[in-house]
Amino acid sequence: MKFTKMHGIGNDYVYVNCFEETVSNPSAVAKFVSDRHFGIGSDGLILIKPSDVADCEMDMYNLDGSQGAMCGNGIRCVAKYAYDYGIVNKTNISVATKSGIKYLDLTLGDDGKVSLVKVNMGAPILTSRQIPVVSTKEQVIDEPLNVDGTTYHITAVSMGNPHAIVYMDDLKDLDIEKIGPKFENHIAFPDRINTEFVKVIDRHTLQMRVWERGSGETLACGTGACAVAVASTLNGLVDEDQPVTVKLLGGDLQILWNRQENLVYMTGPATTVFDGEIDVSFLEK
Ligand SMILES: N[C@H](CCC[C@H](N)C(=O)O)C(=O)O
Repeated sequence: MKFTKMHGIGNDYVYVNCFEETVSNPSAVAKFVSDRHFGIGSDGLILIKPSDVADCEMDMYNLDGSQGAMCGNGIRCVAKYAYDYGIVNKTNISVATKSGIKYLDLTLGDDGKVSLVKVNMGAPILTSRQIPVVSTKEQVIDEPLNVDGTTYHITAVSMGNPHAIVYMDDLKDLDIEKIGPKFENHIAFPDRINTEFVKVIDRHTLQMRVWERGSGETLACGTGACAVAVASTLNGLVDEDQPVTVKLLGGDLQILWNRQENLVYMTGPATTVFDGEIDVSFLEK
């Protein structure tokens, strides 16, 4: 199987061009290629597929083989791959996902390849079916959640995939390896949850770490950064209708929630690391 290793500010995936390749058991392939010792090493697997409704389709799998509904860092890399490898020859493209069709604007670097991508991530979903939390423009009803004996106040926001946002005074001492799985597998989240731990730097800047459903701590989470910007607006912690810089371990993302449109825009880089080939025939169904 031919693949391309790419990342969005350190949130790295193995990408397969399914216009040319067939992957019969993506969940098993995701688990194998993601292993940083026995495989390639990544946060998961992303298949770039033909689509009848968009320029291509993104089919995303976490490191544990679970299928994700949307991936913000991943879709920027899908767009870069599609342009750089000739699947599209335009800089405004559409990508079908399990959370609907997304529209992207590509910026080219001096080498004529995609360097930066702006994604219309769609509208945030504020009524979580996992948690009876309804966030309205006037008020965010934080859900007190008992996790491992401690009560946390979370804000639930979905960007097509579920996120729980927790605000903290400092992230340095966060034992994310301990608390992350407790959130991920909490009884309140029947589909599990992505959890973002956020420190407010100022009214335009947030710092976050993330424990991703199905992948553990990643260096960045695009949908998570969007969910954090939305939650922080609703909680009155950042200025409304202003760009927010979300600082993640792997780099920064620019997020804008246009309240009139009720659309969230994410802008960030996409990077190709290397092309390769790996035998996965032993995993075929
Ligand atoms: N773990 C996520 C999918 C990947 C999201 C993240 N890598 C991003 O960039 O949005 C989930 O299961 O919902």
